[in-house]
Amino acid sequence: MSKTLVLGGAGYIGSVVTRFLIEAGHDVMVLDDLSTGHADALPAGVDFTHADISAAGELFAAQPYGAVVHLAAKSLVGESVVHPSKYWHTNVIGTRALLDAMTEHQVPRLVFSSTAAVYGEPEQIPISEDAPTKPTNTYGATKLAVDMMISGECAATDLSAVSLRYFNVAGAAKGAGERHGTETHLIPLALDAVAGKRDKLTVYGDDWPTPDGTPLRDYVHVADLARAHVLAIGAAHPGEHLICNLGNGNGFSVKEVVAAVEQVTGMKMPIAYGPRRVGDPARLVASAQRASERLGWHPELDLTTMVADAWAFAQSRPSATDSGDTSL
Ligand SMILES: NC(=O)c1ccc[n+]([C@@H]2O[C@H](COP(=O)([O-])OP(=O)(O)OC[C@H]3O[C@@H](n4cnc5c(N)ncnc54)[C@H](O)[C@@H]3O)[C@@H](O)[C@H]2O)c1
Ligand SMILES: O=c1ccn([C@@H]2O[C@H](COP(=O)(O)OP(=O)(O)O[C@H]3O[C@H](CO)[C@@H](O)[C@H](O)[C@H]3O)[C@@H](O)[C@H]2O)c(=O)[nH]1
Repeated sequence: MSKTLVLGGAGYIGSVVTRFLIEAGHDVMVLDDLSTGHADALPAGVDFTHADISAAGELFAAQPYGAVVHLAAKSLVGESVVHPSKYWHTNVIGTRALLDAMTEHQVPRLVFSSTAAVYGEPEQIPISEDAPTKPTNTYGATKLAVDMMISGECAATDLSAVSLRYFNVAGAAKGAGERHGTETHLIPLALDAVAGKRDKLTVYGDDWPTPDGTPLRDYVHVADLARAHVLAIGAAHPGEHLICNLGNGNGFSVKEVVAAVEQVTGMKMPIAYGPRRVGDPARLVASAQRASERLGWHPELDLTTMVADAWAFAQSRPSATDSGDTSL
């Protein structure tokens, strides 16, 4: 049986995806440099290589691989604006080396973690995969560049590739959850604030052109997302690059997320209102129609479940986040 390589499998989403792949019967090898991931997030007993993505070719030379699930990336929007070189090197040059190694060793299938950040400020809601791609930061630009590289590779070879454009991923599943060293995401920061592990949650602006003045995002449960990866392996024809948005199709404002956190925890959130965060769009809501048609994927878990699962995971740890900079 050929193996499935999960790049970035020690990270938040990768550690959940790895568990779902193993349960679906895949023989998984995880490769991760642990730059933002955690060795103890890996499921017990999984094969693990501690290395940079550029080392994937050595694994392909050693035994046959049927698929690669590529989640390894630098993914902090603010940091990408301050340190663009790190993002182009890891996300684009690293993935170029991976694609070359896959072609050399004839690895036939790829699933890639793309992002809603490739769309920038959308002209229309919900956002379909055919919407204009105008990223507003280096992170989104590097992910779009990789999507374009993958399209070229599929056209030139028989590679079957699926790019999954995640919207806002949240929640925890199968004992794995969000533990970013530098945490910028709303739900874990809100959970730490409500639990008194941070003094407050700063809401980045309440003067947005939205119903309650705070930005709308499409939150998707990490378990629903992980299921999509299992479905995506083999969903594209040889030579096809299939691109699918993954979201619930519903927008929730920051204030609505705060209300959900207060409802789930039964505690009052200490809040301060700050200025808008640079590069934040007002609304990001997915059309996931293509994922439904091509992957047979339908998200099942709602915002309350995401918050409740993230809360249960956070309570199992000393802190949902560290005390690092949240504005990156
Ligand atoms: N979290 C979200 O809401 C979200 C939304 C859209 C897209 N994404 C994408 O999903 C993927 C996973 O995100 P996450 O939130 O789990 O992040 P994460 O930082 O927790 O996971 C990324 C993993 O990749 C590893 N890694 C990074 N650079 C590497 C390298 N050069 N070689 C080997 N391993 C490397 C890290 O150690 C980490 O384990 C990323 O590609 C990200 O861009 C995330
Ligand atoms: O302390 C905080 C943190 C966030 N927010 C707001 O909460 C919303 C969600 O922010 P966050 O959780 O940081 O996610 P996004 O900035 O929407 O970005 C995530 O979702 C995108 C897709 O929608 C992905 O491309 C990115 O990789 C991923 O980080 C935004 O309106 C932020 O302004 C606050 O008000 N205060």
